Formats: sequence, C-alpha cells, structure tokens
Amino acid sequence: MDSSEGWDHIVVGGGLAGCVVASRLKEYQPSARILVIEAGPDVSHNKEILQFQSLQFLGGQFDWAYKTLPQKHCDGREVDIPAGRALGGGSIINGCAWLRGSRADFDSWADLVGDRRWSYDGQLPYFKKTEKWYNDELADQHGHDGKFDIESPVSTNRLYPLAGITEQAWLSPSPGNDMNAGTNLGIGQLNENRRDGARQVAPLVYSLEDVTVLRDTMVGSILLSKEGADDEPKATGVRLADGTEIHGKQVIVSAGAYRAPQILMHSGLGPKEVLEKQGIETVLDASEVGQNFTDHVMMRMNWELKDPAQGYAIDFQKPNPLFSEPQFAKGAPASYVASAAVPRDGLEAAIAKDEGGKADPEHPLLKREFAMMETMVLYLAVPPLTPDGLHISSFLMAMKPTSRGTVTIASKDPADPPLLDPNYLATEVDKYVWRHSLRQAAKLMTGDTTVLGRDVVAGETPFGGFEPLTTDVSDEDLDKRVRGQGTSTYHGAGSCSMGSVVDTDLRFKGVQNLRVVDASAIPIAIGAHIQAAVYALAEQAAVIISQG
Ligand SMILES: Cc1cc2nc3c(=O)[nH]c(=O)nc-3n(C[C@H](O)[C@H](O)[C@H](O)COP(=O)(O)OP(=O)(O)OC[C@H]3O[C@@H](n4cnc5c(N)ncnc54)[C@H](O)[C@@H]3O)c2cc1C
Repeated sequence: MDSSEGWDHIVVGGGLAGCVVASRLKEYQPSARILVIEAGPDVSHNKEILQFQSLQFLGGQFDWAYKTLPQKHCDGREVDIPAGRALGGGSIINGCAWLRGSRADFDSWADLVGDRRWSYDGQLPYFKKTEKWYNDELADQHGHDGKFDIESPVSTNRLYPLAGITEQAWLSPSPGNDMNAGTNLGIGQLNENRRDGARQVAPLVYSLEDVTVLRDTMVGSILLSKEGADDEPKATGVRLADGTEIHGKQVIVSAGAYRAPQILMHSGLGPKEVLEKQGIETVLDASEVGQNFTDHVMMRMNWELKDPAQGYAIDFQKPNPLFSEPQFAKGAPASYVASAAVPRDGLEAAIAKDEGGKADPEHPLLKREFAMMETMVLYLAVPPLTPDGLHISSFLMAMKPTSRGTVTIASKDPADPPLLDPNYLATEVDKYVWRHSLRQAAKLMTGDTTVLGRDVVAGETPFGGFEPLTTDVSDEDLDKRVRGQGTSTYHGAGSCSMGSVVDTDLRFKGVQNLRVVDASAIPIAIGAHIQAAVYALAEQAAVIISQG
C-alpha cells in the first residue's frame, strides 16, 4: 500500500509506547490500517544491541543526545539527556531496569485526573500484560504469560559476594521487598526486562508484522482542518519534514516527552506566545503543552574498598574468576535496588517553604508515603574511573521531584532539537530530599552501623574537585555537591500531561482525532524508573483507543 493513502491510525514515533500501541491496535482491530512513522532506523535485529549489557550506545547514532538549557539551580550546567532514536525508542538503548513504582504513585495520578483507570488497581491488569514474571510469589501482582521475560540476579544465579552485606545496610524498612508489587519502600532484587541476559526491544516483543512502518522518516507536524469558524480542529494526517502529506483518520503522537510537544507546537497547538515568536499560526492556544516537564536527578559516587583482595568489585584488567562465569553477563552488576522515604517533619518544612504557610496534610506528597530516593550499589567503579577492582559505586536517584520545567521550541524546523528545561533542583523539597539522602548514603557506606561502612568501604573517591562524602558534611556542601554533579536519569515525562493537555482517554483536548500516548502524558513523577509505567500506559491506551 502506498504510505500516503488513508490510514485508520497514524502513530508518530515508533518508540517504546508507539510500538505497543501499534501492535495492540492491530491485534484488537485486525482490519485496521496502521502506519508507524519513526525518525530513526530499524536496528532491532542488531546483535550488539540485543546482547548489550550497559549503556555503551549513549551519544552514538541511536541517541538523540539532547542537552538541557543551562540549569539555573545547577550552576548553569547544560545536562546531557540521551533518548532512543530508532524503532523501539528508549528500549534500544535503555538500562532495562524494571521497576513499576508504587500504589501511591498511581493512586495519586488517578486522584489528579479523577479517573480510577489510572490508579494502581486500574493499571494492574496492564502491568500484568507486560510481564512474564520469574516466580510464583505474590502471584496476584504479576503477569506470567505477558510480553517481557523479567529476570533478577537470583533468577539468573548471579550471586554477588557483596549481596548479603549490601542488603544488611538497608534492612529497614522492608527487606526482601518485591519492588514490582505495589510498594517500593525497602530493598529488593534489581529486576530487568531481559531474556537470558539479552535486551528485549519493543518492536520485537510487540510484533509489528502486520503494521506498516516508515523508518528514517521524520514527522514535521500534524495536518489539521477546521471547517466552520466554531468547529473544533480535526487531525487529518501528518506532514513529514520533507513536506510529504500522509492522510489518516486518527493521529497518535508517541514521539516521547521531548519531541511530542515540539510536533504539537509545530502544528499550531501550543502556548500562543511561543508559537507567535516562531511565526507559527496558532490553531489552538494550548498553554499547557510543554509544561509540567519532569525528570529524575541522579548522582553517582565511587567508593574505595578496604580490601580489594576480597574480590568484591569487577576489574577489567585482572578479571576475577567469579565475575568471568557466564551468568554474570546476564544483567547489571548489582543485586538490589533500595528506595526510602524522608522524614515527614523535614518534608513538611520544605513544602511550607516552597508554598508558604503551613504544609497542607492533603498535599500530594503528604497524603501518602512515597519512595523519594532510590539507591543502587554497583559492584564496579563508574566514570570517571574505569572498573579497577578497587572500587564499588552507588547511584542515587531522586524519584519524586516537585520541580517542574518546560519543553519548548527554538524554531519552526523539525530537525532542530527542542529546548529542554527540566528546571532541576528548583524547590526546597528537592534540595531537602538530596541533603537527607546523601547523609544517609554517607552513613550506610562509611558509618559504623553497617558492615558495609565498618568493614568494607574505606571512603569515597570523589571527582570534580569535591571533598569525600562524610556523615558530618554541612547542608551547604551537600547543596553544592548535587548542584555541581546531579545528572539526568533519562526519565523525561509530563510535557503533554493527562488532565491538562490530554483527557483520560489520551485525546488531545480541543482537537478531534488526535491523541498523545507516551511518557509525556504521565502527569506525575513516577517514583521509579519509568519504562514499566510507560508500557502499562500504552497497553491501557490501546484498549481505550480500540473502543473508539
Ligand atoms: C539511556 C537511557 C537509559 C534508560 N534506562 C531505563 C531503565 O533502565 N529503566 C527504565 O524504566 N527506563 C529507562 N529509561 C527510560 C525509558 O527508556 C523511557 O522512559 C521510554 O523510552 C519512554 O518511552 P516513550 O515511548 O515515551 O518515548 P521513546 O521511547 O523515546 O520513543 C519516542 C520515539 O519517537 C521517535 N520520534 C521522535 N520525534 C519524531 C518525529 N518528529 N518523527 C518521527 N519519529 C519521532 C523517536 O526516535 C523515538 O523512537 C532510559 C532511557 C534512556 C534514554
């Protein structure tokens, strides 16, 4: 079929969500004509990608390699934000961490949009559709015949020598937690969506066999028609960056949190003042497009071992026989992920400072208890060091930021990158969470209350001219550290939020036949890595769309 013919559904962006929506719509509506248009290539059979164990493709040809605008609260730094540029989107280059987030996250999403389909219980059937879980524990929480094989260090027999000692450091509040069963407060196995260690990419797991895919093809804008003066605009197709028009009954934008707002703005759907500045005719003054943009801030730290001869850390120069066993190539060199809340009084004080007056107990962050900071300990040194057998490392990720930023445009040219301003660390809440959590990290890694701190770790090996992290560090030094070293966790979301830009059926408000289905529609900060939530969102969206 000529791709310019009338399609039932045109999916813009064949990323993680786009593949799910296209594949499921074809399954639910077998006679529907579905077109996916993806800016990047199809590399889903590339063996390097499938077998790949880390994030080596960052900055390469399958990465849009964005940079933020200078971050006001991060010493003016421009922070790198990678994003997948290929059929499969983020699933081609991401870290494969599989963490659902908590009941509290999804219930607050449902409260915000006033629709229980987006609560934890509302999303649970869709989480299950995505999973082929590896054991029968908490069976009511897991899918066993869903799309992705999920693996853990234990299910793949990766028994790291430091596992018990790292777990001991986080025994409170909830050891042995299943981080994908409704609560993520505590410590549990680091699960990954891998099959026997291999990456599983969205376009292979969600078959696109009977869907037409245009790859290496950039969409510039959405075609909109408006017949009478009072009529709502209607999406009638898309215009490619080279000017070609493709017509269809419905357009589903799945270009991700960075590009979805850009495509909408290039179509005349966005804040009027932004459109006017770029000489774009306003079809609908949609002031919320590109607002509410959020990302998780991450910090990485290397910790020197007291006795490297114990063989706790991977050494690229002198491989330890244990880590050379084949099972250790089946996942990230980590056993656990630990997530913690912060003290309520500190949180209340920070909220009061941000919002003025006394914190309202109904404030979304106080109404439920959330995992505010996630920690992973990796059994190897991370940049600027190379794995040297002398260091382990930890990654801290602040999962419930209250800072919100914007995605906007610099020009009318779809080839130009969007302007990304996540506005990291703008709020007192975010600063407080980091201060508290970095002190906790110092206590766990260097204090005498844990075996890790007492017997295993000698101290931090900082980089960038900072002093090693200790338990008696000042607030000022902690603020300086995170300002200077916080990076993206690559979890951009919220820039076409449900409730403001799209309704709870993912329809763009004020335009017919147009939907947005990707991370940009998530209206809150999910308290975990977000791919599982994006897959579940897309699964539920496909059901909703197929029902008309
Ligand atoms: C390096 C990295 C590591 C990550 N690690 C993890 C992890 O371990 N665990 C986790 O849960 N999450 C992780 N994530 C996040 C996760 O991959 C993303 O949240 C997810 O991919 C978002 O899905 P999406 O469908 O919204 O967007 P994407 O997957 O980014 O898909 C958008 C697609 O649209 C295409 N596109 C954009 N503009 C156009 C256009 N104009 N025309 C045509 N096509 C277009 C893009 O090329 C892309 O393929 C990581 C992300 C990155 C980048």
